[in-house]
Amino acid sequence: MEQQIQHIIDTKTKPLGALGRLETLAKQIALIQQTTQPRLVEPHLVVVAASHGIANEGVSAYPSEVTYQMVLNFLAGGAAINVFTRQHGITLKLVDAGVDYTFDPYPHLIDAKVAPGTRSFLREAAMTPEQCVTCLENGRALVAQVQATGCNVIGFGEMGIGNTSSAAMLMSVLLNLPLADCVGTGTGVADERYTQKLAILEQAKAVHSTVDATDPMAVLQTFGGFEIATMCGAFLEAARRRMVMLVDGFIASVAFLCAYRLDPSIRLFAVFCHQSAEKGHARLLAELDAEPLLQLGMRLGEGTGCAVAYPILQSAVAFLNEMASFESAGVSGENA
Ligand SMILES: Cc1cc2ncn([C@H]3O[C@H](COP(=O)(O)O)[C@@H](O)[C@H]3O)c2cc1C
Ligand SMILES: O=C(O)c1cccnc1
Repeated sequence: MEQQIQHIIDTKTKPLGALGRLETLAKQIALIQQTTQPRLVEPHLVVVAASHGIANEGVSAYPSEVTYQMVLNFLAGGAAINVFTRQHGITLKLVDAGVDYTFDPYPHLIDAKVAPGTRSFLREAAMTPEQCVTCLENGRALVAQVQATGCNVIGFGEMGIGNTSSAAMLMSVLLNLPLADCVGTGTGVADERYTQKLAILEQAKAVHSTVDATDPMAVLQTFGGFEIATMCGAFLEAARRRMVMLVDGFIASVAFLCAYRLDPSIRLFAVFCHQSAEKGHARLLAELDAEPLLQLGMRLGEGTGCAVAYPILQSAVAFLNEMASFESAGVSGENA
Protein backbone atom coordinates (compact mmCIF):
# COMPACT_ATOMS: atom_id res chain seq x y z
CA MET A 1 0.00 0.00 0.00
CA GLU A 2 2.67 2.48 1.04
CA GLN A 3 4.69 1.92 -2.17
CA GLN A 4 1.54 2.24 -4.27
CA ILE A 5 0.66 5.59 -2.68
CA GLN A 6 4.25 6.80 -3.00
CA HIS A 7 4.28 5.83 -6.67
CA ILE A 8 1.09 7.82 -7.34
CA ILE A 9 2.59 10.86 -5.57
CA ASP A 10 5.89 10.51 -7.44
CA THR A 11 4.24 10.32 -10.88
CA LYS A 12 2.18 13.50 -10.48
CA THR A 13 3.17 16.34 -12.84
CA LYS A 14 5.80 17.97 -10.63
CA PRO A 15 9.45 17.46 -9.85
CA LEU A 16 10.00 14.58 -7.45
CA GLY A 17 9.16 15.65 -3.89
CA ALA A 18 8.25 19.20 -4.94
CA LEU A 19 5.08 19.36 -2.83
CA GLY A 20 7.21 18.79 0.25
CA ARG A 21 5.29 18.33 3.49
CA LEU A 22 2.00 18.07 1.58
CA GLU A 23 3.31 14.82 0.10
CA THR A 24 4.05 13.14 3.42
CA LEU A 25 0.72 14.39 4.73
CA ALA A 26 -1.20 13.00 1.75
CA LYS A 27 0.59 9.69 2.20
CA GLN A 28 -0.27 9.59 5.90
CA ILE A 29 -3.97 10.29 5.28
CA ALA A 30 -4.06 7.66 2.53
CA LEU A 31 -2.42 5.13 4.85
CA ILE A 32 -4.85 5.96 7.66
CA GLN A 33 -7.80 5.40 5.32
CA GLN A 34 -6.10 2.52 3.49
CA THR A 35 -7.00 3.96 0.11
CA THR A 36 -5.22 5.78 -2.72
CA GLN A 37 -8.20 8.16 -2.92
CA PRO A 38 -8.69 9.50 0.61
CA ARG A 39 -11.55 11.83 1.51
CA LEU A 40 -12.07 14.20 4.42
CA VAL A 41 -15.69 13.92 5.52
CA GLU A 42 -17.67 15.90 8.13
CA PRO A 43 -14.66 17.47 9.90
CA HIS A 44 -15.28 18.05 13.61
CA LEU A 45 -13.47 20.03 16.27
CA VAL A 46 -14.25 19.03 19.84
CA VAL A 47 -13.36 21.49 22.61
CA VAL A 48 -13.18 19.83 26.00
CA ALA A 49 -13.42 22.11 29.03
CA ALA A 50 -12.70 21.58 32.71
CA SER A 51 -11.83 23.49 35.86
CA HIS A 52 -8.57 22.85 37.73
CA GLY A 53 -7.84 22.85 41.45
CA ILE A 54 -4.29 24.01 40.70
CA ALA A 55 -5.72 27.17 39.11
CA ASN A 56 -6.35 28.53 42.61
CA GLU A 57 -2.68 28.22 43.65
CA GLY A 58 -1.32 31.21 41.70
CA VAL A 59 -0.13 29.51 38.50
CA SER A 60 -2.23 31.37 35.89
CA ALA A 61 -2.51 35.01 34.85
CA TYR A 62 -6.32 34.60 34.79
CA PRO A 63 -8.86 33.49 37.40
CA SER A 64 -10.49 30.07 37.27
CA GLU A 65 -13.94 31.47 36.39
CA VAL A 66 -12.61 32.36 32.92
CA THR A 67 -13.06 28.65 32.11
CA TYR A 68 -16.86 28.72 32.40
CA GLN A 69 -17.04 32.26 31.00
CA MET A 70 -15.15 31.10 27.90
CA VAL A 71 -17.48 28.11 27.50
CA LEU A 72 -20.38 30.59 27.45
CA ASN A 73 -18.41 32.54 24.84
CA PHE A 74 -17.98 29.33 22.77
CA LEU A 75 -21.72 28.71 23.04
CA ALA A 76 -22.42 32.27 21.89
CA GLY A 77 -20.05 31.84 18.93
CA GLY A 78 -17.57 34.57 19.86
CA ALA A 79 -14.27 32.80 20.59
CA ALA A 80 -11.29 32.30 18.27
CA ILE A 81 -12.21 28.66 17.71
CA ASN A 82 -15.77 29.65 16.67
CA VAL A 83 -14.34 32.01 14.07
CA PHE A 84 -11.83 29.53 12.58
CA THR A 85 -14.18 26.54 12.52
CA ARG A 86 -16.88 28.67 10.86
CA GLN A 87 -14.32 29.89 8.34
CA HIS A 88 -13.40 26.34 7.28
CA GLY A 89 -16.77 24.57 7.58
CA ILE A 90 -15.71 22.49 10.58
CA THR A 91 -18.45 21.41 12.99
CA LEU A 92 -17.70 22.57 16.54
CA LYS A 93 -18.76 20.52 19.55
CA LEU A 94 -18.23 21.48 23.18
CA VAL A 95 -17.74 19.08 26.02
CA ASP A 96 -18.13 19.87 29.71
CA ALA A 97 -15.68 17.39 31.24
CA GLY A 98 -15.78 19.05 34.64
CA VAL A 99 -16.37 22.78 34.63
CA ASP A 100 -17.26 24.41 37.92
CA TYR A 101 -20.55 25.81 36.58
CA THR A 102 -23.97 24.52 35.60
CA PHE A 103 -24.72 25.16 31.94
CA ASP A 104 -28.17 25.23 30.43
CA PRO A 105 -28.72 22.40 27.94
CA TYR A 106 -27.42 23.41 24.53
CA PRO A 107 -27.45 21.41 21.28
CA HIS A 108 -23.67 21.45 20.75
CA LEU A 109 -22.73 20.95 24.40
CA ILE A 110 -22.01 17.38 25.43
CA ASP A 111 -22.31 16.73 29.16
CA ALA A 112 -19.41 14.55 30.35
CA LYS A 113 -18.95 16.22 33.72
CA VAL A 114 -17.00 14.07 36.14
CA ALA A 115 -16.96 16.60 38.99
CA PRO A 116 -16.92 20.41 39.19
CA GLY A 117 -13.15 20.61 38.75
CA THR A 118 -10.12 18.61 39.84
CA ARG A 119 -8.52 18.86 43.26
CA SER A 120 -5.27 20.79 43.62
CA PHE A 121 -2.35 18.45 42.91
CA LEU A 122 -0.24 20.68 45.12
CA ARG A 123 -2.02 18.91 47.98
CA GLU A 124 -3.42 15.60 46.73
CA ALA A 125 -3.96 13.66 43.53
CA ALA A 126 -6.05 15.71 41.09
CA MET A 127 -8.50 12.85 40.51
CA THR A 128 -9.51 9.54 41.97
CA PRO A 129 -8.57 6.50 39.88
CA GLU A 130 -12.28 6.07 39.08
CA GLN A 131 -12.62 9.64 37.84
CA CYS A 132 -9.64 9.16 35.55
CA VAL A 133 -11.11 5.95 34.08
CA THR A 134 -14.50 7.70 33.63
CA CYS A 135 -12.83 10.52 31.68
CA LEU A 136 -11.23 8.02 29.30
CA GLU A 137 -14.59 6.29 28.80
CA ASN A 138 -16.29 9.65 28.20
CA GLY A 139 -13.65 10.53 25.61
CA ARG A 140 -14.21 7.22 23.84
CA ALA A 141 -18.00 7.68 23.90
CA LEU A 142 -17.90 11.18 22.46
CA VAL A 143 -15.76 10.03 19.54
CA ALA A 144 -18.30 7.30 18.81
CA GLN A 145 -21.03 9.95 18.87
CA VAL A 146 -19.12 12.22 16.48
CA GLN A 147 -18.18 9.40 14.11
CA ALA A 148 -21.87 8.48 13.82
CA THR A 149 -22.32 11.69 11.76
CA GLY A 150 -20.02 10.20 9.11
CA CYS A 151 -17.02 12.18 10.37
CA ASN A 152 -13.57 10.77 9.56
CA VAL A 153 -11.39 13.71 10.65
CA ILE A 154 -11.53 14.99 14.21
CA GLY A 155 -9.55 17.64 16.06
CA PHE A 156 -9.43 18.29 19.77
CA GLY A 157 -9.09 21.52 21.68
CA GLU A 158 -9.29 22.44 25.34
CA MET A 159 -10.31 25.16 27.72
CA GLY A 160 -9.25 25.06 31.34
CA ILE A 161 -7.51 27.81 33.25
CA GLY A 162 -4.47 26.21 34.92
CA ASN A 163 -4.04 23.49 32.33
CA THR A 164 -0.58 24.51 31.13
CA SER A 165 0.51 23.62 34.68
CA SER A 166 -1.21 20.26 34.55
CA ALA A 167 0.25 19.55 31.11
CA ALA A 168 3.76 20.59 32.19
CA MET A 169 3.64 18.19 35.17
CA LEU A 170 2.49 15.33 32.95
CA MET A 171 5.22 16.01 30.40
CA SER A 172 7.94 16.37 33.01
CA VAL A 173 7.04 13.11 34.78
CA LEU A 174 6.22 10.99 31.72
CA LEU A 175 9.32 12.07 29.80
CA ASN A 176 11.57 12.39 32.86
CA LEU A 177 12.51 15.97 31.99
CA PRO A 178 13.23 18.88 34.33
CA LEU A 179 10.12 20.99 34.99
CA ALA A 180 12.00 24.05 33.77
CA ASP A 181 11.97 22.51 30.26
CA CYS A 182 8.21 21.94 30.40
CA VAL A 183 6.74 24.95 32.20
CA GLY A 184 5.82 27.93 30.05
CA THR A 185 4.07 31.23 30.55
CA GLY A 186 0.60 29.87 29.67
CA THR A 187 -1.87 32.74 29.58
CA GLY A 188 1.05 35.09 30.19
CA VAL A 189 2.65 34.84 33.61
CA ALA A 190 5.73 37.06 33.31
CA ASP A 191 8.94 37.35 35.33
CA GLU A 192 8.34 36.78 39.07
CA ARG A 193 4.98 35.13 38.39
CA TYR A 194 6.68 32.63 36.12
CA THR A 195 9.27 31.95 38.82
CA GLN A 196 6.41 31.47 41.27
CA LYS A 197 4.60 29.09 38.89
CA LEU A 198 7.74 27.01 38.47
CA ALA A 199 8.35 26.93 42.24
CA ILE A 200 4.76 25.82 42.95
CA LEU A 201 5.05 23.05 40.37
CA GLU A 202 8.45 21.93 41.74
CA GLN A 203 6.76 21.67 45.13
CA ALA A 204 3.91 19.62 43.64
CA LYS A 205 6.40 17.30 41.99
CA ALA A 206 8.06 16.73 45.36
CA VAL A 207 4.66 16.02 46.99
CA HIS A 208 4.07 13.24 44.44
CA SER A 209 7.65 11.99 44.12
CA THR A 210 6.54 8.38 44.57
CA VAL A 211 4.16 8.32 41.58
CA ASP A 212 5.17 5.59 39.12
CA ALA A 213 6.30 7.45 35.97
CA THR A 214 5.96 4.27 33.91
CA ASP A 215 2.23 4.04 34.73
CA PRO A 216 0.44 6.58 32.49
CA MET A 217 -2.91 6.19 34.29
CA ALA A 218 -1.28 6.87 37.68
CA VAL A 219 0.48 9.97 36.34
CA LEU A 220 -2.69 11.21 34.60
CA GLN A 221 -4.75 10.68 37.75
CA THR A 222 -2.23 12.58 39.85
CA PHE A 223 -1.63 15.63 37.65
CA GLY A 224 -4.24 15.55 34.92
CA GLY A 225 -7.19 17.70 34.21
CA PHE A 226 -10.55 16.19 33.33
CA GLU A 227 -10.27 17.70 29.84
CA ILE A 228 -6.80 16.21 29.32
CA ALA A 229 -7.92 12.74 30.44
CA THR A 230 -11.08 12.98 28.30
CA MET A 231 -8.97 13.96 25.27
CA CYS A 232 -6.64 11.05 26.05
CA GLY A 233 -9.56 8.60 25.81
CA ALA A 234 -10.79 10.36 22.68
CA PHE A 235 -7.40 9.96 20.95
CA LEU A 236 -7.35 6.25 21.78
CA GLU A 237 -10.83 5.77 20.35
CA ALA A 238 -10.39 7.94 17.26
CA ALA A 239 -7.26 5.95 16.36
CA ARG A 240 -9.07 2.67 16.96
CA ARG A 241 -11.70 3.87 14.48
CA ARG A 242 -8.96 4.87 11.98
CA MET A 243 -9.96 8.54 12.00
CA VAL A 244 -7.54 11.32 11.05
CA MET A 245 -6.77 12.96 14.41
CA LEU A 246 -5.77 16.62 14.53
CA VAL A 247 -3.50 17.45 17.45
CA ASP A 248 -3.49 21.09 18.57
CA GLY A 249 -0.95 22.81 20.83
CA PHE A 250 0.93 22.01 24.01
CA ILE A 251 -1.96 20.75 26.09
CA ALA A 252 -3.55 18.60 23.40
CA SER A 253 -0.11 17.18 22.60
CA VAL A 254 0.34 16.20 26.25
CA ALA A 255 -3.07 14.48 26.15
CA PHE A 256 -1.81 12.68 23.05
CA LEU A 257 1.40 11.72 24.88
CA CYS A 258 -0.68 10.10 27.66
CA ALA A 259 -2.69 8.16 25.06
CA TYR A 260 0.47 7.22 23.15
CA ARG A 261 2.01 5.81 26.33
CA LEU A 262 -1.11 3.68 26.80
CA ASP A 263 -1.13 2.54 23.14
CA PRO A 264 1.80 3.43 20.83
CA SER A 265 -0.11 2.13 17.79
CA ILE A 266 -2.12 5.40 17.69
CA ARG A 267 0.86 7.36 16.31
CA LEU A 268 0.00 6.90 12.59
CA PHE A 269 -3.38 8.61 13.03
CA ALA A 270 -2.07 11.87 14.50
CA VAL A 271 -1.43 15.01 12.46
CA PHE A 272 0.42 17.59 14.57
CA CYS A 273 -1.10 20.82 13.37
CA HIS A 274 1.18 23.47 14.78
CA GLN A 275 4.00 24.22 17.13
CA SER A 276 2.74 26.36 19.98
CA ALA A 277 4.84 29.17 21.39
CA GLU A 278 4.34 27.59 24.83
CA LYS A 279 7.70 26.46 26.18
CA GLY A 280 7.86 22.70 26.18
CA HIS A 281 5.91 22.14 22.99
CA ALA A 282 8.94 22.07 20.68
CA ARG A 283 10.63 19.48 22.92
CA LEU A 284 7.45 17.44 23.23
CA LEU A 285 7.00 17.36 19.45
CA ALA A 286 10.62 16.26 19.07
CA GLU A 287 10.07 13.46 21.61
CA LEU A 288 7.06 12.32 19.56
CA ASP A 289 9.09 12.59 16.33
CA ALA A 290 6.39 14.96 15.08
CA GLU A 291 6.80 17.53 12.35
CA PRO A 292 4.13 20.20 12.92
CA LEU A 293 2.41 21.72 9.89
CA LEU A 294 2.49 25.32 11.09
CA GLN A 295 4.53 27.55 13.35
CA LEU A 296 2.63 30.79 13.79
CA GLY A 297 3.62 31.75 17.30
CA MET A 298 0.12 30.83 18.48
CA ARG A 299 -0.35 29.95 22.16
CA LEU A 300 -4.07 29.79 22.71
CA GLY A 301 -5.32 26.22 22.64
CA GLU A 302 -9.09 25.75 22.05
CA GLY A 303 -8.12 23.67 18.98
CA THR A 304 -7.29 26.84 17.03
CA GLY A 305 -4.14 25.30 15.53
CA CYS A 306 -6.20 22.38 14.18
CA ALA A 307 -8.77 24.65 12.58
CA VAL A 308 -6.17 26.91 10.99
CA ALA A 309 -4.21 23.90 9.64
CA TYR A 310 -7.26 22.10 8.25
CA PRO A 311 -7.06 23.66 4.73
CA ILE A 312 -3.54 22.18 4.44
CA LEU A 313 -5.03 18.70 4.87
CA GLN A 314 -7.62 19.57 2.24
CA SER A 315 -4.85 20.60 -0.16
CA ALA A 316 -2.94 17.37 0.52
CA VAL A 317 -5.98 15.22 -0.25
CA ALA A 318 -6.94 17.35 -3.26
CA PHE A 319 -3.57 17.08 -5.03
CA LEU A 320 -3.51 13.33 -4.49
CA ASN A 321 -7.01 12.91 -5.95
CA GLU A 322 -7.03 15.53 -8.66
CA MET A 323 -3.55 16.17 -10.02
CA ALA A 324 -2.66 14.69 -13.40
CA SER A 325 0.18 12.20 -13.75
CA PHE A 326 2.99 12.59 -16.28
CA GLU A 327 1.35 9.81 -18.28
CA SER A 328 -2.25 11.12 -18.18
CA ALA A 329 -1.15 14.68 -19.05
CA GLY A 330 1.43 13.65 -21.68
CA VAL A 331 4.21 15.51 -19.88
CA SER A 332 7.79 14.27 -20.29
CA GLY A 333 9.30 12.81 -17.13
CA GLU A 334 12.79 13.12 -15.66
CA ASN A 335 15.81 12.81 -17.95
CA ALA A 336 17.34 9.40 -17.49
C1 LIG B 1 -9.58 34.55 27.76
C2 LIG B 1 -8.85 33.25 27.56
C3 LIG B 1 -9.22 32.40 26.52
C4 LIG B 1 -8.53 31.19 26.34
N1 LIG B 1 -8.67 30.20 25.43
C5 LIG B 1 -7.78 29.29 25.67
N2 LIG B 1 -7.02 29.61 26.71
C6 LIG B 1 -5.89 28.82 27.14
O1 LIG B 1 -5.31 29.29 28.36
C7 LIG B 1 -5.47 28.40 29.44
C8 LIG B 1 -4.16 27.83 29.90
O2 LIG B 1 -3.30 28.79 30.42
P1 LIG B 1 -2.95 28.84 31.99
O3 LIG B 1 -2.37 27.51 32.36
O4 LIG B 1 -1.94 29.95 32.11
O5 LIG B 1 -4.22 29.15 32.72
C9 LIG B 1 -6.37 27.31 28.93
O6 LIG B 1 -7.68 27.57 29.27
C10 LIG B 1 -6.15 27.34 27.44
O7 LIG B 1 -7.15 26.73 26.72
C11 LIG B 1 -7.46 30.81 27.16
C12 LIG B 1 -7.10 31.66 28.22
C13 LIG B 1 -7.78 32.87 28.42
C14 LIG B 1 -7.39 33.77 29.55
O1 LIG C 1 -0.37 25.43 23.15
C1 LIG C 1 -1.39 25.41 23.88
O2 LIG C 1 -2.17 24.45 23.84
C2 LIG C 1 -1.63 26.53 24.86
C3 LIG C 1 -0.65 27.43 25.19
C4 LIG C 1 -0.91 28.43 26.10
C5 LIG C 1 -2.15 28.54 26.66
N1 LIG C 1 -3.09 27.67 26.34
C6 LIG C 1 -2.86 26.67 25.45
